[in-house]
Amino acid sequence: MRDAAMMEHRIREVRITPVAFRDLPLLNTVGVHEPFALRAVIEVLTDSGLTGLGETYGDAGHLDRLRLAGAALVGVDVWHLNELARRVRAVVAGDHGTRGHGMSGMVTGSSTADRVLSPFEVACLDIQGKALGRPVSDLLGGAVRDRVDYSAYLFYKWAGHPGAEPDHWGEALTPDQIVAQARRMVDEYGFGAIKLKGGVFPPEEEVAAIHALRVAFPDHPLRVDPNGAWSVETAIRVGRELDGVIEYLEDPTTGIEGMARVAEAVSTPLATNMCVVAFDHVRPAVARSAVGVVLSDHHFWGGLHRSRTLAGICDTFALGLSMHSNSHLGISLAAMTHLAAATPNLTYACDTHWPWKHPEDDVVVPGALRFEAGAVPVPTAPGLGVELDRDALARLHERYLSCGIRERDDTGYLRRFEPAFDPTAPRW
Ligand SMILES: O=C([O-])[C@@H](O)[C@@H](O)[C@H](O)[C@@H](O)C(=O)[O-]
Ligand SMILES: [Mg+2]
Repeated sequence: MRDAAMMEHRIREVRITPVAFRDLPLLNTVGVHEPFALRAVIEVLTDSGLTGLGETYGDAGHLDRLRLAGAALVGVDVWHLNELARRVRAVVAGDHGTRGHGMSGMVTGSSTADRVLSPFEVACLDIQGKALGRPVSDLLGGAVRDRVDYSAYLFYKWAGHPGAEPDHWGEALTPDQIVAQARRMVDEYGFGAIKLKGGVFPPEEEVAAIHALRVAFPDHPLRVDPNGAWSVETAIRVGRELDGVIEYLEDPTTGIEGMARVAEAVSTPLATNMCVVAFDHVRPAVARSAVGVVLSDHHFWGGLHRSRTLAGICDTFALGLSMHSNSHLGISLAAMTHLAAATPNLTYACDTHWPWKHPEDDVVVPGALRFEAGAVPVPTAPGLGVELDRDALARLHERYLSCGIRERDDTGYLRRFEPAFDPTAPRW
């Protein structure tokens, strides 16, 4: 072990495998989820025989950038994360990356270089941990908690994808159906906080759903996130109605200036994963007191170390810290869990899309990650603590090849059934 820890571990090869996994018709303000979600699985192999894993978006534009960056990383010692970042930045310099960022028009301002860097940094940390025989959380300063709380992430949804049988979650279009969805998610996973993805129906209907959740779950902290679908005036009106009912109001409107005007008028903290998504955004947001909580996400903040830098900035400016999620697989859940465990000021339950994923669809060997009482116990095995299931990887790659989806397009998918659908914000 001592030898492995002392050695250089130079990158010999980078493998990037796009995969597709089953997804449900979850509604959001720009459309509806397609039958398959895309991810890319990153394997970094060293000349010393170690392999590290990373996971990121699988959209075509992003895959092109990952491939360019991956080729440029051969020869880098996995301990030299600064050199890793320098090479990624050199490769994507000048690429503004608006195509293929995997977030369907909602988190468009994040840094292209940080999105590309993230899975390689995670894979190098996985290798570092394996070389040292220590979990990734130890490389981030050590776990301050041995389990990481996640929140129930509710979505309005159709009964099933059009033309298919209803899925196992069924329809959720009314307050009662949303409460039933929450009940089932809380019963099955034990979540202690609840988030409703809004921006789908007129705000009055979504407020009614929040009030119904409040009655059904009097002690669960609640959040609602319309992804910027409301005008400043609507956001102020709705925000005032929800003052005292929710723990934070996520992206009620778009832009730092709009959020600042809402923040002045409501007492509930405003949270964001839309107007502060890169380091450049922090200063203006703080100057305008636009947000009270930042949702970090290592997939677009540049990996685990840079997410901890963000955590330090939030601490300095007395901003709350939570965690954002897109549809993801087990490698990402492991990375999110190590990061959250080693981030003392991440005090809110983290978002995760995990319950929406088909239980058989993953690329990691089952068993290393589980939900207990709404939390994931932090893996203690070396590195991320998850192992690649090669058969599953091959299966989900085959599905990527056959599914025909190459870019996430929630709007285009919804327009197939509602041609007049217009996602332009503000919708209300
Ligand atoms: O998956 C979705 O539909 C979400 O709306 C996602 O795309 C958002 O990025 C995210 O969950 C959020 O908190 O804004
Ligand atoms: Mg959000």
